Amino acid sequence: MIRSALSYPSKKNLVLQCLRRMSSLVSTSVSEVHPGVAHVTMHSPPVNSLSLSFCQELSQNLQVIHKDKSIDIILLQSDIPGIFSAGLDIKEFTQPKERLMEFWTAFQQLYIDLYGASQTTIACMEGSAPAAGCMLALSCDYRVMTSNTKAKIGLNESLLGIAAPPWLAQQMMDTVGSRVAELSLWRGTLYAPEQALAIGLVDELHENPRERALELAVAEFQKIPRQARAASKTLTRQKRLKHFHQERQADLEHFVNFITQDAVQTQLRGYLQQLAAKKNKK
Ligand SMILES: CC/C=C\C/C=C\C/C=C\CC/C=C/CC(=O)SCCNC(=O)CCNC(=O)[C@H](O)C(C)(C)COP(=O)(O)OP(=O)(O)OC[C@H]1O[C@@H](n2cnc3c(N)ncnc32)[C@H](O)[C@@H]1OP(=O)(O)O
Repeated sequence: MIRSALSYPSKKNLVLQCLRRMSSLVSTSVSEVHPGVAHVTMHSPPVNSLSLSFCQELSQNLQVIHKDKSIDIILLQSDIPGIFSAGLDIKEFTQPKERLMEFWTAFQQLYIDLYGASQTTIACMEGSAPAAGCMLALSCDYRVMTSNTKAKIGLNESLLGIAAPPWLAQQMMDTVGSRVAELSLWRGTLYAPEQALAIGLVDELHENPRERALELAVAEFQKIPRQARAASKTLTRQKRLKHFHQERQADLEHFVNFITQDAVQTQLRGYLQQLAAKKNKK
């Protein structure tokens, strides 16, 4: 089943590349909604959790867009009501070591492809974005979140018995400041939209984030010369990305060593049971 309404008028090469990918991949779609502005839409029910294949697919689509010089703004969104992304697929954490390594490598690559995108990126969050869902948003240049109070955003890893990787913790510190990040990391705080706005975790609330993001893209961001936007991103992100590349292998080893500990595995299984029990109660 292909979800995509793929339309790239006058961009035949990109269409072909995307279609080739889309024939075997089903969780994201790409469409140009305005000249120069592309939607990347996540659709991996029930909650857009980032499995190995989903991370790889999202990365591949971003890489295709990166090569298309006619696209200068990416709007990242979900078409699952109430959900932006539930973060990493927790079931991946219980897989054998080789798969864990492949999984984490794909997640690292997704961070590189989104945080390192030369295009201007806007996260349109119509629903919750815990943990790595929050990472997707933090990797964008601008975050518009729904004002619906049911939605939550933050790094809740500590509640699963794990911790965010250092580079994700760093993104949080860069965005909300060290002290607020420190408190929210060990408490695993998930913020309601008004709270997220108050600490600077998101930039705007809107009842229709997609509409607002497109308006921002066209009426504001595209007025700033593209090369100036890209160069400004380089100024603020290059150092972090360079460090990340240097530490990438160590980060992978650290993840595998951490996640395969018996105590961590027990905790994660318990967390999955809690999620299932919550669902059964509904
Ligand atoms: C010095 C440093 C030291 C150590 C660090 C070293 C290395 C780093 C080590 C580890 C880092 C690991 C990083 C992790 C980042 C992550 O992203 S962890 C994932 C965290 N995510 C969550 O906690 C979200 C959990 N989900 C929810 O809260 C809710 O599901 C949500 C609000 C998203 C939606 O709620 P609702 O609409 O009510 O849906 P349900 O809860 O009913 O869920 C529907 C089904 O989806 C399943 N599900 C939900 N989330 C996940 C998930 N993240 N992964 C897999 N599956 C998920 C849920 O179980 C239901 O499944 P079912 O239909 O019952 O089969």
